[in-house]
Formats: sequence, structure tokens, C-alpha cells
Amino acid sequence: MSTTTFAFDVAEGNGPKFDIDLSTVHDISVLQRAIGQNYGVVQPEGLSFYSGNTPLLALSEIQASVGIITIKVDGHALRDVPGPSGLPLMGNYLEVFPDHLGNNQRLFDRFGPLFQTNTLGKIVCQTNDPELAQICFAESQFFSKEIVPDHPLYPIKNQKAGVFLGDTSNPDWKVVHKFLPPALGPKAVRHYASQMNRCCEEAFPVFDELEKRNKAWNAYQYMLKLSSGTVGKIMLGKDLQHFTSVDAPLSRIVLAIAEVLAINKKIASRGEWYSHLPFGDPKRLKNLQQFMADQIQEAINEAKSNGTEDLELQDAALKAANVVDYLVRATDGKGEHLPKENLVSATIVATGAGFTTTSSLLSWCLYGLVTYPGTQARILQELIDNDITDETNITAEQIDELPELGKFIKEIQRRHNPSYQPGRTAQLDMILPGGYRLKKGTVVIPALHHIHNNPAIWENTSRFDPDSFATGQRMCIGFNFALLEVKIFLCKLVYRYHWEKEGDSETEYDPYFQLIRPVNLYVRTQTRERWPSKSNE
Ligand code: HEM
Repeated sequence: MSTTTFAFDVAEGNGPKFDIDLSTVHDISVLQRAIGQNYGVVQPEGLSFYSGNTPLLALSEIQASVGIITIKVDGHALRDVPGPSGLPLMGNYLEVFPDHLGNNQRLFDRFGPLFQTNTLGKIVCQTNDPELAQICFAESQFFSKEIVPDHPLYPIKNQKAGVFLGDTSNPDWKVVHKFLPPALGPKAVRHYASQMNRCCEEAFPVFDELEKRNKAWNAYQYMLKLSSGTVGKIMLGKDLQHFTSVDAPLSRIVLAIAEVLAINKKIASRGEWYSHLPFGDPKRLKNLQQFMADQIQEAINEAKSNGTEDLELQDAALKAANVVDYLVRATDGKGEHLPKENLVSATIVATGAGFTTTSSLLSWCLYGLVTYPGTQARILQELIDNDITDETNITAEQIDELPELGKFIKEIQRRHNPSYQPGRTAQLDMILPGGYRLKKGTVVIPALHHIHNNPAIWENTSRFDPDSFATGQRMCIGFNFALLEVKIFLCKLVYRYHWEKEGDSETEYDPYFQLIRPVNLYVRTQTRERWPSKSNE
């Protein structure tokens, strides 16, 4: 038996060196896969072989070659994930916060599609490369959602919630993921459309009153009231009374969930040591979590029900009075319910995920209406052409017929996506495309904002262009819900009002919140008295 010696090309230090008997190998792809399997190469088809500097393109050339054969990955030597060097203890904290979006962009410009930072001991990698992001999101032997101490969600990790805050490998994820998605799937969500219409209409008197008082208002604060009020009704069957007057307070449960997200971001960005303090933010976080659980338990106890009989999982959402009623009564093929120990945590997650995201997206939509010229006119014309007014009970079928609106929302999500830091954890030592070496346990964050605004992908990243959007990958179970809600609201809000931005100051995002939300966007409405005619008239 004669063997050939291979060695990975390495940027610094020595790489793995090994012998292979090539007499039984009949194809170069078999060789690539065999090496890939042994060394955790995520995409072995990217392995290439060299004798000195001469590429060996065919298996016969490799077999005939004398001496050590060098291996590169996508043309690169193996390299550690680069990143800024940082200060003792602080690491790169001051280079990343508070303007993490701007600073991370600077780091992408400097280090390329994958870089690593250390903020007060928390080490994470970030990528703006869609291919790397896809590898991270794939839930494979390489990556999984595992909320380890370096993960941004670690301070609020909760295995019982199953979704969002739990590890994929934990059995609770499977259980909750069986029960929750049917309540948020396309069929169920269509069924919530009427209620979404009514929730928006209930807000009109408040927006009218603000206009009468000639007052500009904070877009996020009112969009938070609107979206959380909607989630309150559809999820919990509870009227949160957010539009009983112009100054109606936010319900305590909404305030608690919003504060938890703000504190989590603060704790997660300050390193593991900070989360162990027995006072201050970590203590407040624990108290708030208990308060949320008590409030949600109360809402569950009080939730109206359409009956007491069990409901078959797939149709349960159409028959239940609200999502909590659904979660209590839905049964799977074996007649089993969502276990009681998951109910409260899963409901908190669905409630929180249901409004924190859509309130930001709605606010950025208002930003788009008042910032990007022509958008209001385009959407309004489409509504007129489809006979939709602010009084129409808009159905999901009608929404499907509004491409201009759809493109507007997609482009808003590209330019101003509310999501921040969905992290995935390396399940083994691996070699990523591009030759990056990654250790098991490393957290990699597909940086959604930077992927969506990566100049290598988009021709003109800063231009708002609703005609250019191509859909990206999503892994959110509430997306049907969010899109339908935001679309129904926008139809009504654009038909009824002309929107203007107050003042010329630049709109800023909140660097201290878990999601990307505008903090200082003030808007005014002008109730429309005239509308354009139909395009074909
Ligand atoms: C603009 C609206 C929304 C955006 C941008 C958004 C974004 C996301 C993202 C990025 C994730 C993945 C998180 C991660 O990987 O760590 C996610 C997961 C999730 N989303 Fe959404 N979301 C939105 C609306 C909603 C709504 C309305 C609901 C519920 C009604 C919801 C429920 C969930 C749940 C339960 C998960 C966790 C799924 C799992 O862990 O398997 N989302 N969402």
C-alpha cells in the first residue's frame, strides 16, 4: 500500500497533516468528502489541492504528484476568525457599543464577512455573508440554536418556553414547536384578520384627537400600543385598553416584557460576570420574569373560551376563542395537550415575540412613509384600485392582491429590519467556507441588518427601492401573523391619513434595546379629504 501525504495550508502555525491511501479512491469528490468528514469541513467541495503552487485539478494529477500535497479551502489557507485586538477586561466593548450597527459595519469593512469580538468576556462571531448565515441557520451537525453563556439570549434562557428561549436539543422545543405553529400558520392567521381590522379601527379616534390637538407623536410608542393591543386580544383574549384615550397607559405586562428585553440586551452586552450580580439589573430581571409569569398565568385563568372540549391541533385555532384557549384545548394525534409546565413560558414568548417585533416593523413602516418619496402615493393608488378603504374589513385574500404594499414592506424589512442577533452555536470543531477555523461552542450571529445591506449583494444598499427586493430565508413561526397584521394596519392608516415627519432631525435607533426600534421618530397625520381616482378612469 502506498500513501500520499496531505497538509492543510495554514495562515499561521501548523495545520493538520495526514496520509491517505489513494489506490481505492476513484473520484476527486470522494477524496474531498473523506477529508471533509475527518476535519469538520462544512463544504468539502471547496477543498482544492496543490503541489507547491501548482493546482492539481484531477485525481490522476494528485495520484501522480510527488511530495506533500497542500490543501486550501475555497482558495484560502486555514485561518482563525479575525477581529479587533481589544483592551484588557473590556475587550472590544468600546469598539462595538453603543452604536453596534454602525460599528459592526465598520468591522465588516475592516475584517471581511466573518469577525469575532469580545465584549467584557463574551465572545461572539458575526457574519454578513448569506451563505455562512444559511449554514448557521440550517440546524445540522455543524450548528444548532444552543443558548450557551456567550449567546445573546443567555440571561433570559428558558427551556420550558421551548421556542425562542430554549435549545433545539431540549425536548421542550419539540413539544412546544408542535403546538404553537398551527396557531400562527397561514390558515389560522387568516382567521384573525377581522380582529386585526377592528384593533386598528379602535386606534383611529386617538390618532384623530392627536391631529385635532395639532400634536406630533412618537411613532414607536403608539405602534407599541397598537401591536401589543392586538396581541393582547388575539393571544390572550384580553383588552389592554390602549386606545381609550390619547394618554391611556401601556398595560403592565407590555411594559414588563419591553423592560426585560432592554435589561437582557444590557446584561448580555456586559459579559457573564455582570449577570451574577445579586442586585441591580440581574435582580430586576428576575423580579420582572416572575411578574410576567404571574400576569400571564392570570390572563390564562381569565381567558375567554368557546367551550371546554378538546380541539384537534390543525383546526383548533379556527375554533378557539384566542391563542391561549387554543393552547389549553388543542390535542395532538395521541390526544395529548401542551404540558402545563410549558404553557405559561410559551405564552409569554408568543406574546412578547408577537408585539416587540411588529411594533418596531410598524414604526419603520411609518418612517418609510414619511421619508421615502412617493411611497404613500403608490400604496394609496393600489388601495383605490382595489376598492379598499379605511372601513373595509380587509381579508387575507385582498391583502394577497396588493403587490405594491408587499414590496414596500419587504424593502422596509431589508433597510430597517427589527431583528437583532439570532445566534447559533458550533456543535463541533469545524472549517467554514473561506477556510475559517471555528471551535465547538463558538456562537455565530448572522447579522441580519448587515446581510440585508451588504454591498457585495445589493447594488445600492442605501437606496430605498421597493422594486429590487428578493426574499431571504426566515425562521420565524409568527411571520404570517406579523405580515398580515402590518399589511392590514398600513392599508387603513394610509387610506385614512397623509403622514408627515416632524422636524428634520435624523431618526436614530435605540442602541439599548434587544430589537432595532426608532427612538426619536415623531409623526403627524392629516386626515385625507380627497383621494385619487382609479388608475383606469
Ligand atoms: C416583524 C415581525 C417579526 C420579526 C422580524 C421576527 C423575527 C424573528 C426571528 C429573527 C426569529 C429567530 C430568532 C432566533 O433565531 O434567535 C424569530 C423566531 C420566532 N418568532 Fe418571530 N418575528 C416577527 C414576528 C413574530 C410574531 C408576530 C410572532 C408570534 C405571534 C413571532 C413568534 C416567534 C417565535 C415563537 C419564534 C421562535 C421559534 C423557535 O424558537 O423555534 N414572531 N422571529
